Amino acid sequence: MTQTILLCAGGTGGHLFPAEALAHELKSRGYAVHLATDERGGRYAGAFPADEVHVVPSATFGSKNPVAILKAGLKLWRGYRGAIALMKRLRPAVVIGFGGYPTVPPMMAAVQVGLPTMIHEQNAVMGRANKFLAPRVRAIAAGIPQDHADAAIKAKMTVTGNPVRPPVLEAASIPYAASQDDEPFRLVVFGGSQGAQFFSKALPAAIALMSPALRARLRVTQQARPEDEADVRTAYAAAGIPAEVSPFFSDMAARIGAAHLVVSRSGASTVSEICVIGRPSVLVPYPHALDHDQAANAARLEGEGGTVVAPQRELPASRLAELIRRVAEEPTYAEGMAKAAKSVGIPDAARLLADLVASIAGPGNRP
Ligand SMILES: CC(=O)N[C@H]1[C@@H](OP(=O)(O)OP(=O)(O)OC[C@H]2O[C@@H](n3ccc(=O)[nH]c3=O)[C@H](O)[C@@H]2O)O[C@H](CO)[C@@H](O)[C@@H]1O
Repeated sequence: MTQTILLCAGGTGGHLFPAEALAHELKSRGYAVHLATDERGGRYAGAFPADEVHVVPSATFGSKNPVAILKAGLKLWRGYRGAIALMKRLRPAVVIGFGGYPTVPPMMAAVQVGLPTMIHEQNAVMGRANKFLAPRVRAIAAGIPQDHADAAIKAKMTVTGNPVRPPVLEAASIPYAASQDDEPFRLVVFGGSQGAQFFSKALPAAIALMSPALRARLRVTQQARPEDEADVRTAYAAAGIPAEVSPFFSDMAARIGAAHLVVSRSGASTVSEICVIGRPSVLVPYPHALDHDQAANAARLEGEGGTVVAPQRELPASRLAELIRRVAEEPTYAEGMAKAAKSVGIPDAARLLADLVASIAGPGNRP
């Protein structure tokens, strides 16, 4: 009988996309793959190769209002009860959580029913949901070494890297070639899966400070939040710079592959993709993240000389303009960054994670 693996991931692309990459690998090994996600997760699950998608209600205690807390508690309880029934019906060989509060009800249900469980943490600093689940699950996989984790947590941890989706591996096969002299310079700007408001003003302001010669070379892809999209498009049109602007690009891996420079946030998947593909970058960590210190995600890449990490509060337009100019006008510098990034990438993370899943599923239960 075909074994079923249940992947639990919700919320943002940062949790869903590594699960999607693992799903492709598991499917190719003959497993049935199901996805448990929340209502929001559906937004990013369009290309998810799941045999079935199960929506499990979840909530966080974000408000101090007693009515809101009661509502959140009831929703969590409903999600948990539904997930218990789902686990009993599906009897998955392994249940894997990818972090974020939507994974708590299904993962707790899997623990309660006594199923083999594991979590994957994408970030250098573990998020709250995974911290809560870590002592309860059988195994922990890490996208980035967790230097600050407790010894008990480290004892059951394997560093697999962050699985990247097939289009990322395709883009990784294209070698980096720096833009020379007066050739076009392709700049890709994005802010994680949800977009970052900061870049909507920062990029046009930086570009206004550049020399006419450099501006004439620029070809821009920029993700902008829906409320900023029109302004960003207008700014580029006024500057006479060819730019594609959208709230979300579904072909982002190919765009990173074609980029001479990436300017982005340093969410875990973003950093992993930049490394696997091997492109120069300027990373601006999200300053208000509750769970993740995004700067920590980029620390190893920065240490190898593969990126410049620029905290948002220390990034006036003049500095951003200079960081972009250097990559555009110094091809040897750009090529060194691309090479250093590639040296940090883990292209076979999906395979390593699937090996771990298979070892937990047990020898008697192979598909
Ligand atoms: C604000 C916040 O809490 N962010 C967290 C969230 O980030 P977030 O959801 O932004 O996730 P990541 O930066 O890890 O990944 C973004 C993903 O979206 C893709 N992409 C982006 C733009 C676009 O137009 N098209 C597209 O496909 C990228 O290629 C990448 O695969 O989860 C990450 C992984 O746990 C964490 O590291 C981040 O700290």
